[in-house]
Amino acid sequence: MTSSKGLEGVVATQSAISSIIDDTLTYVGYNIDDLANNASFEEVIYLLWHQRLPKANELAELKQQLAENMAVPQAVLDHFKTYEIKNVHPMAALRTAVSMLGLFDDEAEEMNPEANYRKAIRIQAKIATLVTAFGRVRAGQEPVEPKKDLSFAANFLYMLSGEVPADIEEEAFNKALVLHADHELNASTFTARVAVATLSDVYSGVTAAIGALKGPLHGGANEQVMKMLTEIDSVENVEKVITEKLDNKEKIMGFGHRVYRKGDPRAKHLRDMSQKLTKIRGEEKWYEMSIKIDEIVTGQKDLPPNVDFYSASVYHSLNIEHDLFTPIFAVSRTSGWLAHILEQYSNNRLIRPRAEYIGPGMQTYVPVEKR
Ligand SMILES: CC(=O)SCCNC(=O)CCNC(=O)[C@H](O)C(C)(C)COP(=O)(O)OP(=O)(O)OC[C@H]1O[C@@H](n2cnc3c(N)ncnc32)[C@H](O)[C@@H]1OP(=O)(O)O
Ligand SMILES: O=C([O-])CC(=O)C(=O)O
Repeated sequence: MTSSKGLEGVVATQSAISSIIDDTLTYVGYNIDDLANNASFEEVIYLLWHQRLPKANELAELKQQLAENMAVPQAVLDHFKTYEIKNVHPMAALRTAVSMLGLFDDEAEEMNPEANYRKAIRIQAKIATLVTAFGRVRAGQEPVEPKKDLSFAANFLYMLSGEVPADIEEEAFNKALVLHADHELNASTFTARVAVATLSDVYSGVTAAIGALKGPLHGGANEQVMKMLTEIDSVENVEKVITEKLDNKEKIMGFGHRVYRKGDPRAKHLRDMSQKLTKIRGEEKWYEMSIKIDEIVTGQKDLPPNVDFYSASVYHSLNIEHDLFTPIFAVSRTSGWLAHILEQYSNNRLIRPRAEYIGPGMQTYVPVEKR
């Protein structure tokens, strides 16, 4: 038996949800560029869950179902106030809160497709409320109730800040949600599929996936990008800092990808949004620094930016706190995780690969007093 480190190149399942072929990303056969330019996040949720775009009445129904399910049990909101340590990471809080939601769902253990679909709607709706409420509660503010007439993207920004966003802000955030929604068998989606392939419940799958997304080699990279930009602080400092990092063989967050070689097709949409939003804010430096870093890393290492790189300056320009960047990724990717969870259940087999053993050969047990 030989292993592939990090399972590189291993095809672990079949899926009809999204594909990456020759650096082109599609959701159910629709090019990501087409969706980023035209689709609402709600349409993408429907597309991922049903493998087709919704008709107008189906979209209206999904929007209504999401709006009706955004409220979160008070006990889950209250638990945000109980942490003893002050610097609880929002992804850790979210991981616990999603698990806790399952304790208030009468259907949590129901394993039929209809019940699982209903749970998918509840989780997708409530995860936006959880992230925004956590952001407010830790700042000593009350959560804001969603407005039923706003889109998912606008509602998120509204629930976070208490103000209905401008059209350009809603457009940028919707685009970010569309771009992050699914990505074939990335680490967190694989984690979700492994969890539910034991026939564990939907909440277990999403909770496990949040844990996997949290790390800086995956979704956690967007927060680290903003940390790097903040530390560099000016376009003049970029060359020195980045060259030093590369010379020291440090990883530059937001660059590189396991699957893409020529570049991540999602990055350009976020780059363009970063340019627009930083200009509107009068804070072009974040965009200009990002462009300069991109030139150096891509030029010197042939490592193009991934989806996490320009999303950092987009979210910063939307006045979002930096440690909420990864939870926002989770809000969007929940749609993909749920699509994969439903797909896994529909054609399930336990996921159980093998390990190539590299430890010592056969040994004889020695009693503790003789060791
Ligand atoms: C939504 C997402 O999850 S997108 C990815 C988000 N993560 C990041 O942006 C973190 C930074 N990037 C990385 O760590 C990697 O590129 C990953 C994790 C995305 C992909 O990792 P892998 O496919 O395992 O590549 P691996 O880490 O083995 O890197 C291969 C080589 O490229 C180098 N490399 C890869 N990414 C980077 C980077 N961001 N900066 C500098 N060098 C890099 C590695 O040091 C390694 O060099 P070596 O062969 O000389 O040792
Ligand atoms: O696919 C991956 O490995 C990581 C990624 O870009 C994503 O999850 O969006």
